[in-house]
Amino acid sequence: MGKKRIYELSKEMRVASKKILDTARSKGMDVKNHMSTLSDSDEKVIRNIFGKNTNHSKKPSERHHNNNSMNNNSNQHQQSNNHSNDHVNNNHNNGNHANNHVNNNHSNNNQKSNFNNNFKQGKKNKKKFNKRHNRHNRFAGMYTKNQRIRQNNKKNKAPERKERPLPETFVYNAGMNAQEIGKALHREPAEIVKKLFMLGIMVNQNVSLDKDTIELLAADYGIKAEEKEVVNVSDLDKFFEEEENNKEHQEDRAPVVTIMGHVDHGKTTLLDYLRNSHITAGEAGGITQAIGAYQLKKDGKTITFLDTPGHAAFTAMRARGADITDITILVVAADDGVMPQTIEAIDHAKAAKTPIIVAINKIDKPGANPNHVIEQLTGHGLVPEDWGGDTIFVEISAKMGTNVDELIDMILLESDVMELKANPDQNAAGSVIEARLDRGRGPVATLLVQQGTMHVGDPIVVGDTFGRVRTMMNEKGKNLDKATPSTPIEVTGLNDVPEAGDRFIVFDDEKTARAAGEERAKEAQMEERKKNNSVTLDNLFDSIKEGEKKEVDVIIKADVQGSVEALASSLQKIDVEGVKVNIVHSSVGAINESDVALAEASNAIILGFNVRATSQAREQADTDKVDIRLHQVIYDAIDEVESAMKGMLAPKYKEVVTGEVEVRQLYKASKVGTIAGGMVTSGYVRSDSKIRLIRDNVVVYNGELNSLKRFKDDTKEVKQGFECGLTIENYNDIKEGDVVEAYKMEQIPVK
Ligand SMILES: Nc1nc2c(ncn2[C@@H]2O[C@H](COP(=O)(O)OP(=O)(O)OP(=O)(O)O)[C@@H](O)[C@H]2O)c(=O)[nH]1
Repeated sequence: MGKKRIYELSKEMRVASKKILDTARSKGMDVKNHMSTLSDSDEKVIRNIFGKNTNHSKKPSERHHNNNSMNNNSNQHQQSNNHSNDHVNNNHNNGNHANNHVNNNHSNNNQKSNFNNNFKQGKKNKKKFNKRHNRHNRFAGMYTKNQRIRQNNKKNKAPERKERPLPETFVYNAGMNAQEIGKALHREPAEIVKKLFMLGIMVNQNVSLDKDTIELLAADYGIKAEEKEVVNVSDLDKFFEEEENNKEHQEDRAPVVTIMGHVDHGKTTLLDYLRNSHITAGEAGGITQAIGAYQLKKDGKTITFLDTPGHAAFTAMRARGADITDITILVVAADDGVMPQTIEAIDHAKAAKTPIIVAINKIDKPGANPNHVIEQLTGHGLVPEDWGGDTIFVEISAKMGTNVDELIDMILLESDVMELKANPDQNAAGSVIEARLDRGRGPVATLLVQQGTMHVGDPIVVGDTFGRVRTMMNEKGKNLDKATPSTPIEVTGLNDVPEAGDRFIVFDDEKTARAAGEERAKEAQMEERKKNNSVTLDNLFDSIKEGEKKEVDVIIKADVQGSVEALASSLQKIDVEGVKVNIVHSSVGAINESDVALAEASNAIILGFNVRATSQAREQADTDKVDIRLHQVIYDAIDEVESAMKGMLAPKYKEVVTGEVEVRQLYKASKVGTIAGGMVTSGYVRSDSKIRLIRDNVVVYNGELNSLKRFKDDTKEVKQGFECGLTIENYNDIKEGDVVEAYKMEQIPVK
């Protein structure tokens, strides 16, 4: 008899493990927990104490019968009789099935009731006592007669192998096969297969099993089954959302503020003033790093400013899923008023649904007219409280610092109202503000922690890259060992350079982070290949049909304000099956990168009226698959959108000449008409080519080929330098010296 573990003894003796454990300890035995083994002598001591010392030296099979006999001695006797009866029946009555059947039934009934009695009475005992024996008894109820006999024979012959106990809970993955399950349950795969067979499931060891089957199997073993949670580690958004939606331990966090506005209205001046005027004592003198973000403190409260990213960058980040800005400061120069980029900024902020605080700047200038700015902005939905609205306006001079403190107060006020909170007690999650490759330090990324606390050494996945945070510093170049929500930090330790707007998340272990990062890189590559799911006028109807779109988002750019308004109002009148046009942004001027970025972020179509797209915008639209439509007639533009909404947009084609054939000889055939023999002098001609017949530079016929041959055989294509024979569909009047120009119709890719 090998050494017994405490919990085995506990099961056998029906005494709590803890009791045994305590007793064992009190007797000075060297035991740690219920898994600890007892020496034979210790076991004896324990058995004596708990008064059951009879069983331990017997063989399992004997114990099994003995156990039964404790419940019912005569049953045990009866049972062995039945066993021998079975043998007899099995061995000598083979030729007489009916008889056998009767006999079987008889003894079976007998035996069944005995077994059932035993089973019921001894059930508790047995279950706790030893699963192996339990199994044999359970066979009695489950197996057919013959199977049972075989089983019993086997039992008699083969000495039992020592089996490790079943786990209390079987944690499984759907799709495991018998072999894997066997391993997990410490059982032979053959046993699993057999058990499944008994449950009516015929499989070999390598067949994947579904959840239900596995659970059934576990239930049959009498153990709990728990499906292992399969986590798609590469689904960063899911992790991010989980982390972000974690509402436990919410603590106040600093607002994240972006400054936007027209060129030269003073964004940089304001940022610089803020940065320089609010350096706290002790930090002064530190070299300020250009890390794309910084924090300032006032009255114990912190604000995080993102370096003004430009509207396109702001929206590009949003397009990548990073809504990191809480509040937008709209800077408008009091001497210049609302300008195109002011409106653009308003639209970008509105699309991002961030509250806007207006900073009317340069009030120190002689030509400053803040009231005029207010009036103009009112036309764009930004109405100050004095005028009945709810937008905060602050008149400042970024250059002089006038009212900048008041602006800060307003930001803090607004953020108080917003009740910005995050949970610092979790793995960090956030977004990339900017990233670059540093010659000495490798990939360097400025991250904004949005949830949790980041630590040096944390395994991290950032966009499609991963790594371990090697160094972490703030904008003052100070090394940090942890960073809480709303803190911008510069980190190193990534294996590659992520993109601005990418999300990051800290994982518990580096292995998972690596797996997630690598998986994401792979997915990103595949995504890049099939990236073609943005809304275009051509797929608009499909999206509407599939119920994806209830609004068609449009950006309008036109040469004059009058056209912008005319187009906008006409488009807004279109209503196709309850789907309406939503103007995301409209302004005068060429289509620029910012428009494309906004279109991408809002999944909008850009309509240009009498304007062009800048070459950068065209390139970006190509990459981002943004649909730009240019028109010279307003009616065409409206018609096109309406047709697209109705799903009537006919694809556009253009002709592409593929080659020319010079006709050198003619044959007349009564059945096929005129056969032209000639030479392909350029490009190629195909049997399905469309053709123009050209005589003395004049097109005499436009149609299709009827046949194309090389020597006597039909061919699909003949290339330059080869001779061919051809006939033209419905046309026989071909002359020597004619040129057959072959062309194809190519669908114009959407621009
Ligand atoms: N008088 C006066 N000049 C200002 C003020 N704010 C900014 N300026 C000046 O306006 C000019 C443009 O300011 P910037 O801060 O560079 O403007 P910006 O909006 O950052 O411009 P871009 O970076 O080109 O988009 C500079 O010459 C500033 O000195 C102000 O409050 N008063």
